[in-house]
Amino acid sequence: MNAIEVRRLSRRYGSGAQVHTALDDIELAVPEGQIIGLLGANGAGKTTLIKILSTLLLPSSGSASVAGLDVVSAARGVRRLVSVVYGGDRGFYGRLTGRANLRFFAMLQGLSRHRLAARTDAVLAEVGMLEAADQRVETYSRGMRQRLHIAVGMIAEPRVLLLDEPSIGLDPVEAQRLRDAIGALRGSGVTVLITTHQLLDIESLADRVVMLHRGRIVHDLSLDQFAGRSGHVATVRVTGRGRPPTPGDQGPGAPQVAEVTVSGGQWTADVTIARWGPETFRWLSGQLGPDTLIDMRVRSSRLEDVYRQLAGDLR
Ligand SMILES: Nc1ncnc2c1ncn2[C@@H]1O[C@H](COP(=O)(O)OP(=O)(O)OP(=O)(O)O)[C@@H](O)[C@H]1O
Repeated sequence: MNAIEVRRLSRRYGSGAQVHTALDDIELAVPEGQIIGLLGANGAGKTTLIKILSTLLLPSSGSASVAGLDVVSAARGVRRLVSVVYGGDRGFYGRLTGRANLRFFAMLQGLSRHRLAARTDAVLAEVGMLEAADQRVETYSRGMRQRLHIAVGMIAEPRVLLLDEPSIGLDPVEAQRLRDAIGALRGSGVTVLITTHQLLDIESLADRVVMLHRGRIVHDLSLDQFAGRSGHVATVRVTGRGRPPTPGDQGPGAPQVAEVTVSGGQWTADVTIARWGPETFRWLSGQLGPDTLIDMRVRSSRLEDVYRQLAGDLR
């Protein structure tokens, strides 16, 4: 049985001439234990899907189920299986400790004292918050609060964890700690659906990438397939003086000048490399003008390139 199953699901807002289709006939099956990254521009329908899966919003048509339970006819059962964590800080009592907040929200979820006692330290440790658990939440950084939110989401051992932009507003160090905390859940078998605009979240966490565009699923790929979509293995950023290369210029072995910017008497060209070979190096140093080169830096193809490319194709 799939952890999440969505069949011909649509959701419309408004009525009459004002109707807006936020989700349009989507199909999705997520096996147990998978971490799925949901990508898409603002307004693509990601939050709407999360709200339907967590029973906060009714579908307009079609169906969705969690571990075989329908989100409409078995909403109470679904609520016991699903936890949602939103990004951005809200909802904790600053003067209480992290542990006390966790206990409070766990009891609201109906956890027994016995189960709470058994779970608290384990879940705090899982998100890297055990040491800070007895400090007041008002002393926490945003990232620590966010990890405490994950602990609240996990304490009742949900089958499905829905994360809506969990790393929003976090600095890179905090965002990495949060990713570590989410990555640590992999062993628990929980199925995770994560919406994010941070491709690093996807790169380090997701098994599979689903891309929404105007309420429709336009790509559904494994992480490897997604990464492979760029069609190149690296980008070389070349800086030089003199005559800049022309976008579209191509060399043997298919290095290609993708973007060129000129400023202050210097130019910078991003050259995509489909595959490395001796001819690539010769072309890079020869064609671009060896006397005028100032700098050359290689970076591996990253998911942002792929996302920009796929999103660009949709415009
Ligand atoms: N309550 C509502 N009433 C009317 N329209 C809504 C409502 N909620 C969402 N929408 C519209 O539905 C579309 C999808 O919104 P949704 O919040 O699901 O997108 P999203 O992909 O989560 O975007 P973001 O990345 O900005 O969070 C948007 O065009 C939005 O304006």
